[in-house]
Parts: sequence; structure tokens; C-alpha cells
Amino acid sequence: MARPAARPAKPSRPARGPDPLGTATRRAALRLLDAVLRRGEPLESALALATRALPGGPDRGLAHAIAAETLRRLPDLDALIDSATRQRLPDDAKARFVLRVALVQALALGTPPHAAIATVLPLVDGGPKRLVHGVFGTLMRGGATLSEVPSLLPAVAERWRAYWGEEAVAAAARAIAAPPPLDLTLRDPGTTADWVERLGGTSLAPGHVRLPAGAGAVSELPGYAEGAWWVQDLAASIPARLLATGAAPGARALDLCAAPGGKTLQLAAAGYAVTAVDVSESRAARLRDNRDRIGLAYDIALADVLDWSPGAPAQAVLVDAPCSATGIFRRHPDVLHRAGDATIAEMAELQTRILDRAADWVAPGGTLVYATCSLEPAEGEAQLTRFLAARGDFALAPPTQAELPQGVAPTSEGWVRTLPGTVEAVGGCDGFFVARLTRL
Ligand SMILES: C[S@@+](CC[C@H](N)C(=O)[O-])C[C@H]1O[C@@H](n2cnc3c(N)ncnc32)[C@H](O)[C@@H]1O
Repeated sequence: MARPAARPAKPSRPARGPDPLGTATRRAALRLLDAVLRRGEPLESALALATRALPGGPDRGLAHAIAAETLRRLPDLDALIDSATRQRLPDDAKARFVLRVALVQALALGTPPHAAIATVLPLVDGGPKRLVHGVFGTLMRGGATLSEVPSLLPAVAERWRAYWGEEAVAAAARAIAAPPPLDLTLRDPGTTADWVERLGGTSLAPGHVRLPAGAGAVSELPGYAEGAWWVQDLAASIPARLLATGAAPGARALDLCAAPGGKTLQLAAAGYAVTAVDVSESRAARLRDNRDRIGLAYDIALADVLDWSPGAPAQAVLVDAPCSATGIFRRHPDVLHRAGDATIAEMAELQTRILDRAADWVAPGGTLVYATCSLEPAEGEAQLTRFLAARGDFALAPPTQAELPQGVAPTSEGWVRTLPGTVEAVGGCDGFFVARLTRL
């Protein structure tokens, strides 16, 4: 029998030497972009693995900043790249990724152009180095700039234009450009004026303090160590505000989908005996950490709401449902790249299952609040319309103006919808849908 011919040895890839100074950070930024854009992972979840080779916090922070700013500016960066290449680079070409990272540094992050390109060129080793160098050089010599207000991704702009109109799309683009303020929720709303003064902030509601962007490290701010407040966007504070009204001390509240626990803390501070349920172990750990730091009491159940059930119905039930999270795009620009029609439909289906199950745990005369940090009506308005049509034993309990922050009003339907233009003149807020219902 003839022996099979020996296979020619594969040329082995030369081992990669150590990265030149600064390149390891850009390599990590590239890995983050790859995780978000090619694999659909959340930027924050990809961070630990992508940056594990970096020596410390500042390098990790820079890798994160490069990736986040690239995601904010992606349509404009790509338009520049396309304007300088004869043949369009495929969306997933390494050269395009590397050019995005070089350009965002030079045009948005203040890195000198020679450093921006020198630190990324080793990333295309064995690839089209000359092309990358050439495109970058052409754009720099031609005085390329990025517009002050970034362009929204076309698919997102089209979706939101259809739902919310042109002005909301323009406000969303402006919101991407401006770093959002820091919102704090106070453990004791009665101390609002004191904390506004101590922290040098402003307030749009009892128990709320707003500090300008860049207020410094959160853990260094007065009141952090003593647990006087926690970080929570103004819009995110609305769902629990609607349950705090008329809370009977010691009444039972279920906070389903609770971690990291901003709303759990509000409910506990309002006097409820809260059970906080979440399926994620790592996120539930933050429920514990926050409880320890703030010094409020609540029970934590690590469980899937679709399997779990409470021993008895509760006076208050909060469903802050998992969602596409497109309403938090200012702090998490990756959501806009990851949440397409399929994700939105998948999340809406999960929300339906959670909401329908949770509704049965509301005691007669009790209150149910349903909320999502999404700008997609399928996860808000349509979800509630469906629920109300199916459940004659629930009725909307519209919020009063006094229950809502300044600048936020209930809609004519009787729920709350915050949009990119909401309170824009004083720093804006996340996009949320919130509805309160009473069980008859
Ligand atoms: C929007 S976040 C909650 C934010 C939280 N309410 C707060 O204010 O800090 C949604 C949460 O739902 C949790 N989750 C998703 N599916 C779940 C399920 N089937 N059962 C329980 N929790 C779930 C996720 O782990 C996530 O922490």
C-alpha cells in the first residue's frame, strides 16, 4: 500500500514580540470593538478579558475610552475612511477597525496624529499596513475633522424617527456628543437641600442631586462612604418613585429583575419590606454590596423570575424588565450597535412572560409598576397596551405631576415616556418607559 505523501510543513507564524509602547492599549481597544461589533457582546462585559494584559487602571481606562468613543462616532469615522479609499473596505476588515481606532484618537481624543498612527500600525502586521498608513495620511493632510454632533447609526435614526420624530433623533445625536451629568438618589429625600449644597449640585426632584459631568471619582465624593446616596439616572429613579407614594411602612414589595439595586434601595428607603430577585449571580453580588454600603435592609433571592414564586402576594410589585437598553445609549454607546429588530423582539417576548407572571403576585388593591430603559415602543407602550387588553383586573394609575421630576410629565395615555430631548437643557436623562397599574 502506498504511503500517503507527507504533508508539506505549514509555515509557522512568527511569534509576536512585545508590543511597542502604547500599542497594547490599542490592541485591547480593538478587541473591545471586535467583541461588540462582531460578536454582539456588551462593552462592559468584554472589558475584563480584552484588557487583562494591560498593567493598570489608566491603560484599561484608555482602551475603554477609545472603544466607547469609536462606537459613538462610528458612522462618521466610516464615512471619512470611505472618502479616502478607492475600493470600499469591508465592514469587518481589520484595516477598517484599525483606521477607526487611529482616527478617533487623532480627531476626538486629542492624541497627536503621529502617535495615533504609530501605536496602531503594529496591529496590522502582515496586513495592509501601507493602505492604513496611506488612508490615515490622506485624511490628516486633507484636514479631516469630525462634526461636533455625531451622526446616529442610520438604522437607529430611521427607527426612532418613525416613533418619536425628527427632533428626538436630533436630540439623541446631541446627547451622544455631551457627556451626561452624574445623578444621585438620596437615602433620605428630606435632606435634598443639604446635599445639593454640600455637593454643589442641582435638584430636579426630592431625593435627587445632579452634578455636572466630570465631577470626579464617585467614591471620593462627600456622602459616598457614609452611604447617603447612590448613583442612579434621573429617569431610572421614576419607577420606584411611583411606588413610594403612599407606601405603608413594612408593606411587602417584590423587586423583580432587581440588580444592581438602585430601585431596591429606593423601595427599602420608602419603608417597604423588599424581596429583590435577580437571576445573575455577578449582578446579585452588587445588590449585596449596595445593601452593605447604604445600610438598608432587604432580602435577596438569586433566582429566575420565570421559575421562582413568592410565598404570598405583595402590595407592591416592580418589574424593571430586562430589555434592549437602547435608552441608556449615552453611557453605553454599544447598545445601539447590538440591539436590532431581532433583539428587540426577543426581549419583548421575555418581558411579556415576566410581566404576565409577576401580575399574579400583586395583591388585590396593590400596585404594579412596569418599566424598561428602552426607546423601543415594543418594549414599553405596545407591551402595556397588550397587557391591559388581556388583564381586565388591572387599571392604569397615572402619576401626578408632583410624583415626577421637574420637566417630566405623564403622557395623555397615563404613563411616562422619557426621550432623548427630555430635560435636555439641564443635562438630559435616559430613555425610559414607566407605567403604574392598580390591581382591582
Ligand atoms: C434593567 S436590569 C435591572 C436594573 C435594576 N432594577 C436597578 O434598578 O438597578 C434587568 C435585570 O434583570 C435581570 N434578569 C434578566 N432576566 C431575568 C429573569 N428571568 N429572572 C430574574 N432576573 C432577570 C438581569 O440580570 C438584570 O440585572
